Amino acid sequence: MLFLASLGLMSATEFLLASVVFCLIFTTLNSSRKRIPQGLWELPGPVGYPLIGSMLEIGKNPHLSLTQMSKKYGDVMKVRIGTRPVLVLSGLETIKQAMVKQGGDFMGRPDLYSMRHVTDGQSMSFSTDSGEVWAARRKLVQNALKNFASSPSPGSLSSTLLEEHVSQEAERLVTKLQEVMREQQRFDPFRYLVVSVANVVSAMCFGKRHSHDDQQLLGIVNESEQFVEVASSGNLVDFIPLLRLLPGNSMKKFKEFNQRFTHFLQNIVKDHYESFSKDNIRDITDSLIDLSQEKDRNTKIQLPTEKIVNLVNDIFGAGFDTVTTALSWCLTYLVVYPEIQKKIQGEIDETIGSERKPRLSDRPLLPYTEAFIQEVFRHSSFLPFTIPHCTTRDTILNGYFIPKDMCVFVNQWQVNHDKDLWKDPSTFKPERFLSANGKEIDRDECEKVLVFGLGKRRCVGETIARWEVFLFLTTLLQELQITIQDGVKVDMTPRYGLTMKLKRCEHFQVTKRSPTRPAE
Ligand code: HEM
Repeated sequence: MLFLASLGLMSATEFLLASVVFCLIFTTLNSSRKRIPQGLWELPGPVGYPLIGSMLEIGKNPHLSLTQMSKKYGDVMKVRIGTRPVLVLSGLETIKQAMVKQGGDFMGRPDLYSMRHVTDGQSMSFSTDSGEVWAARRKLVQNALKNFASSPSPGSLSSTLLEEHVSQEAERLVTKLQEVMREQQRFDPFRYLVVSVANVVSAMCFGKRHSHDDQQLLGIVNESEQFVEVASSGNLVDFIPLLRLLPGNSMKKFKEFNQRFTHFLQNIVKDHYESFSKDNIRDITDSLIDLSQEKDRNTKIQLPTEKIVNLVNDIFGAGFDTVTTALSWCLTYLVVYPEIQKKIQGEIDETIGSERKPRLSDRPLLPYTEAFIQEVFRHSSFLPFTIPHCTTRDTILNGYFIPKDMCVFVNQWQVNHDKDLWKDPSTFKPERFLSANGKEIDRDECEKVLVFGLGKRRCVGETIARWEVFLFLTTLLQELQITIQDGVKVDMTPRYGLTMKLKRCEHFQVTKRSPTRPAE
């Protein structure tokens, strides 16, 4: 301001007035700060600028800048974004302490502008509710996933319903990619993976699948970037209200995406209501409708109908984008490291051969493949932060006082690249997850990877997600060689978001492979 005044861009009166406003804002902010109880420390962190806080230092890649800042300020740090203080947690032990041992204190979700638009503010995963209603809804989601994914698949060779759905979709994907190769000689993997993965979750939720050319489904699932960019930790629109007024911001697309997504699912739910029969529960939507109609449900808490039925939005939404992103990263690492692809294929050929399809029960027999998937999760850290949390009461962490309702970012990327936990964290090396003899998975090392969150809000779809990634990957690699067109360099720089994606690349290719002979 002094600079503007000295340039003559601001009169002395305007300068004085602006200074008074700044002082007033600072005094108000200071006086509204909670007193720190004796014996506890105040949270450390950068001071930041008035009104914008540390927005400039945080920049476009908060997972990287906040990791850097945590080296200076520690695992429990406070940064201001706009005028709002945010607690940033790093370090595996600190995060375990907060999310698991003090889980109740850190299980809330903050009231963020963007989150109010997800499922009209009714989302189980994103809304501010973390009390009895949230707990009852989370239980319903867990039961629904158990019944329609993990339960045995009657009349089929598959062990579970999920195995059956994924095996079928993966086979169709193999056929589709070969067809696309014949017609176009190259393809963008995200475009096809997203439909296959959405079909798996659609089979569980709605008992139906869609073709790879279904424009309505494509219009939704192919544009999930519009969701994950805005629903990320540190989106400035959530912290600086003025930015919501700027034309052309991604918030408009986000709102439209949410409306289209809700509308798409509402139509399917409406069809389900019309054909619903209590004696024939076809899928998750039917089972949720059934639960919502049970008057004498033997539960502690009665949930309104819409709070039960719209849980299908949480399941479908969480179920397609995350797994598609995971698989896209897997395919990209496979073309960047062809020798790793060869090793996985060797393991598949030796253990499964080519006469039968991969099954879930093969997982323990394919340790290198498992180690590869785990390394993709760690190295890409494509979910760099969990969904934002907030404190549910005043609490203490590592000797620091943390007030109630404080927004909390959990930096998973930092844990997965922490030099204290990993040797050469920036090197992509699946072997780090194998035992010394290379024949088993090292469970302790796997436990250190943070990608599904921890504690009370830990991902409810983790088992399903791990199954899906394993089965899709092994089915594709059993049958196909995946490469990138000659001369094309893959850009591995992710685009920051709730899930981080790679730039779309239309230069992937596949060829049908003949299995290698097992080593004598
Ligand atoms: C590789 C795939 C996946 C990853 C990396 C992943 C990761 C995560 C993470 C980090 C969270 C937030 C945890 C927190 O806030 O502390 C979460 C929440 C959630 N996930 Fe997943 N997820 C995946 C797949 C799935 C699938 C397949 C489903 C369901 C079919 C699912 C359902 C959910 C739900 C409902 C929540 C919200 C839980 C709550 O707020 O209580 N996820 N997931």
